Amino acid sequence: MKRVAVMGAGSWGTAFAKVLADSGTDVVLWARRAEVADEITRSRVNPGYLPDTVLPANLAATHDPAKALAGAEAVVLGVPSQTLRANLAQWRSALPAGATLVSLAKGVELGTLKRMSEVVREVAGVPEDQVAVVSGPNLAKEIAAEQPTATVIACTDHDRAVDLQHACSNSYFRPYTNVDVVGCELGGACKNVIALACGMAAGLGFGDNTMASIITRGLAETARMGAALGADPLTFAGLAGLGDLVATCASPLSRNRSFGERLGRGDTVAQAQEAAHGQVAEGVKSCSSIRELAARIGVDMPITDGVHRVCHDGLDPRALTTALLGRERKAERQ
Ligand SMILES: NC(=O)c1ccc[n+]([C@@H]2O[C@H](COP(=O)([O-])OP(=O)(O)OC[C@H]3O[C@@H](n4cnc5c(N)ncnc54)[C@H](O)[C@@H]3O)[C@@H](O)[C@H]2O)c1
Ligand SMILES: O=P(O)(O)OC[C@H](O)CO
Repeated sequence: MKRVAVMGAGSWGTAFAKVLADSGTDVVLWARRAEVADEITRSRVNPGYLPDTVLPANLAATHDPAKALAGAEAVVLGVPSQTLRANLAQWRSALPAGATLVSLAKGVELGTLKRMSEVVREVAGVPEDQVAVVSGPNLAKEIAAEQPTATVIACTDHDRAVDLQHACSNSYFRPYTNVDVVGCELGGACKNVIALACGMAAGLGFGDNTMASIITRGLAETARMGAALGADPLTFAGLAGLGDLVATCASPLSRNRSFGERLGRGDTVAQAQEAAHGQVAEGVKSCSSIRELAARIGVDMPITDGVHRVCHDGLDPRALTTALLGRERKAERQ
């Protein structure tokens, strides 16, 4: 792969564009705001998202989607999950035929309850095997600082995943391939919700036992949903499952965990949103779509349900703790 377009110059879009460029792949990064593209072109820095990172010379920036997409062998979608459909619809006519469409977004669409790869297929009108997802323990700031990191590239077409793997492998970034798109996407979407719960627990002053309990039971409910939707159970023990869950639940860099921590300390959702300065904590919306999906397929997801009640029904995080611990007693693997 010689040329890739990255659509979205936020934290992860910019960091992933750098990963590609550092792997020897020429990249054109599309920024929604013209001034961001101009600033990257002028100073090689994206100051609003990654102020300490100098971007490589084989990474160009533009505000013009057609310029970014022309001749791209892969199109990487680095926009929030709830805007992906609208963004992609605007770019559809300029997508190069046959290009691999790659989702970086971690979420489940509100209303349709679709995974991101399903949204991409539907909007772009491409077959399943033309869509890939990247998911793993991938905090953008750490990767931009070239800290060693692994990830998963999932695609039902193994050869396509391998092509993309080659395009983004370098001395600090190691992607593995996987054909289980469903499992990788669910791992990425659900961990944001579980990280909100861990953040709430931290904000309430709870320690490592509580964190480990939430992480492990969070993984259990994620895997239950995966089993019902045909995912490979082993995916949840991998980078896109446990790996991402641990990184997100433990890191102060995670927007989801930080958001939850504010709620645990007593902030309202509006106050926590204001403190996020426009950056996405995807779990705040995805907790509702994942909860609805769980209800539709008859899967019990008590932590997700509780996070939804805190974020959208005004439940006090302290009352969530009482509700979770007061549930009917059961076997661990029930
Ligand atoms: N930041 C990370 O560390 C990280 C890592 C892995 C995955 N992700 C996932 O990648 C996706 C993007 O996250 P991010 O961190 O880059 O987000 P971000 O908020 O930093 O950037 C989002 C980008 O999308 C653009 N955009 C285009 N249309 C938009 C619209 N209508 N509304 C809002 N923004 C719009 C914004 O201008 C911005 O450049 C999310 O699904 C996130 O879960 C993020
Ligand atoms: O900052 P968050 O909470 O969106 O998490 C970022 C990444 O998804 C971690 O893999």
